[in-house]
Amino acid sequence: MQTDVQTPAAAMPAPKLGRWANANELPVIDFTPLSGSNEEAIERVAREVHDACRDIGFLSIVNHPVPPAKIREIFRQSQRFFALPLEAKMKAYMGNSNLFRGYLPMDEPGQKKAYRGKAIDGFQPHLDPTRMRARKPHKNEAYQISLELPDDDPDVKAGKPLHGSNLWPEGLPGFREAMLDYHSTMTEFAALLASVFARGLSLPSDYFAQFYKKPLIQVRLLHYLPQDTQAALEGGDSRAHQDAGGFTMLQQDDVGGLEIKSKSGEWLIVPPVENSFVVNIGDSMRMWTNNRFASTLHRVVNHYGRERYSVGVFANPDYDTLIRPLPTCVDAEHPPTFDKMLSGEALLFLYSRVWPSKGDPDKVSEY
Ligand SMILES: O=C(O)CCC(=O)C(=O)O
Ligand SMILES: [Fe+2]
Repeated sequence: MQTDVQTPAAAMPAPKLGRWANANELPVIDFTPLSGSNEEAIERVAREVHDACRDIGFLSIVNHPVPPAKIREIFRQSQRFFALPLEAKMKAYMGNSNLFRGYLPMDEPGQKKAYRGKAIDGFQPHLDPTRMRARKPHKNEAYQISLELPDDDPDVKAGKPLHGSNLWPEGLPGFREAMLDYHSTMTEFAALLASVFARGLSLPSDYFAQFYKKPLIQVRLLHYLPQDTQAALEGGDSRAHQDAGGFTMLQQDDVGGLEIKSKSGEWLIVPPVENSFVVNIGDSMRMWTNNRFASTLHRVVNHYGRERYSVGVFANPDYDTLIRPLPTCVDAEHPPTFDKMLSGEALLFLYSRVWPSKGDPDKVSEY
């Protein structure tokens, strides 16, 4: 999700409405074999996931290990949070800290930017000024947490960017516990998915564990008001983006509205399936796989006349993860497409350009 307003690019074609994806356009993958010991069946799942990540960058997962009760509970907590008066939500305003956590109101102008971090060419290509459109009113609000760390954590003490504690709202008993519980459940699910990616990429199944020891995984609650078709289309389209980190695990409610850009250039609406997770690849994982996996452009268009809630979990690796093309993704036909990129710095580069923070607006870090 982006909140920035940049110079509009000249003469962009008018956005087009999406159409519902057919069953064969968005793979639905059954994770049942992963709770058993049939190696062949597990390998088959890993292969299906690999092919979906390569061909589309999006897939749906059914029969995963996250209990439906936890999914119901996170939606319940999300509704409680967004129902608070604006003033109460603003107490946890993201711009009150420099950790990119907390509340983002609707139509956040996001003026206070402190450009930090560092990324390499090709990371987050939709941020390129020549491709940006003016941001239109988007009528969504968000609240996010990341890894909760105490003040005496060594990285927090050392002032390491993005490390610290979350901004919690007041007057919502049980909210903090439920958010942290979902964060930890999803951290486990992320580890399972990472092992499936590793297998599919012909790496040892625990390959990614070394990069997910203190991962900056985010849980983001999102709330979208319905808009009339034209406003919803323009607002959603102006925020089309590719996710930045490793991979995303999304719950959307039954309203619909998530749309992905197909290779043929059409916008496909991802059908909501109760309890399934929509999983998609972020730019860091695309680069890690030397561009084998796709980080697909997506947007949300809510013109369905109902409020929409979704919960995204962004599985970012440890800050210090040095992303280099994976050995199994490089060969004579696929030479390395880049040298290296530090995960935490790259995320900081993005966040500090699209989200508000308390930092000095002119500060540019030197790494
Ligand atoms: O709300 C959704 O379905 C998608 C949100 C999203 O793409 C994001 O926050 O990165
Ligand atoms: Fe996204």
